[in-house]
Amino acid sequence: MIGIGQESMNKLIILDRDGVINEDSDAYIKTLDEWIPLPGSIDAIARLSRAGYTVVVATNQSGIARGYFDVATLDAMHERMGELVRAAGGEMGKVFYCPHGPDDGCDCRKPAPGLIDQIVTEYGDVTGAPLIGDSLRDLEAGVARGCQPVLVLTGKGAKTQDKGLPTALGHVDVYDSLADFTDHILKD
Ligand SMILES: O=P(O)(O)OC[C@@H](O)[C@H]1O[C@@H](OP(=O)(O)O)[C@@H](O)[C@@H](O)[C@@H]1O
Ligand SMILES: [Mg+2]
Ligand SMILES: [Zn+2]
Repeated sequence: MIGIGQESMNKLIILDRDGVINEDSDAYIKTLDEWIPLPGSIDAIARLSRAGYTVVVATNQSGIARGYFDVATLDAMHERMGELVRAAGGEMGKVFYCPHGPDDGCDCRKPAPGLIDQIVTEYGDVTGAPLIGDSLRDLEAGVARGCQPVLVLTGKGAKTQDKGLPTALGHVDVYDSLADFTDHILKD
């Protein structure tokens, strides 16, 4: 049982995007049509928000720096995500993204915690808030700021699990999917 919301008074949940909310691809998610929600993810976000959680996103989007797509396309994906969550009866918090490439030396590309710092500035304390990701770098960014790391096995998650998680992360709860995580959290 995760003590979600007990530590962070903000009842905040931080989601990685690709491989957690929507399908991921080694060729990047470059167009609106390639942005395909994973089964149950939109409904899970809507259920969490109806239960009083603020659900925000922290995502690396190096495809911008690499020239694979532009900010307008990325914004269209996030507009679509918000529309779908609203249609499912919920609300989506803000999407925080790193548009930089691996060699840009920014502070916001996960595993750097800069996106989490932006979330703190906008939403307040993130201590104990679950950070749900499919890659080690997602979990590392969250742990660096006191979040509760949660691995889902969608996207790159199964590969991440197979590689093994560093003990420095502490305890990491593992769920098959965001929908599975949500079932557990809202049932307990
Ligand atoms: O999982 P989030 O953070 O939401 O987004 C990941 C994407 O930005 C892309 O990140 C890339 O990593 P590099 O940025 O090339 O290291 C690759 O892993 C792609 O497969 C993936 O689609
Ligand atoms: Mg991901
Ligand atoms: Zn960045």
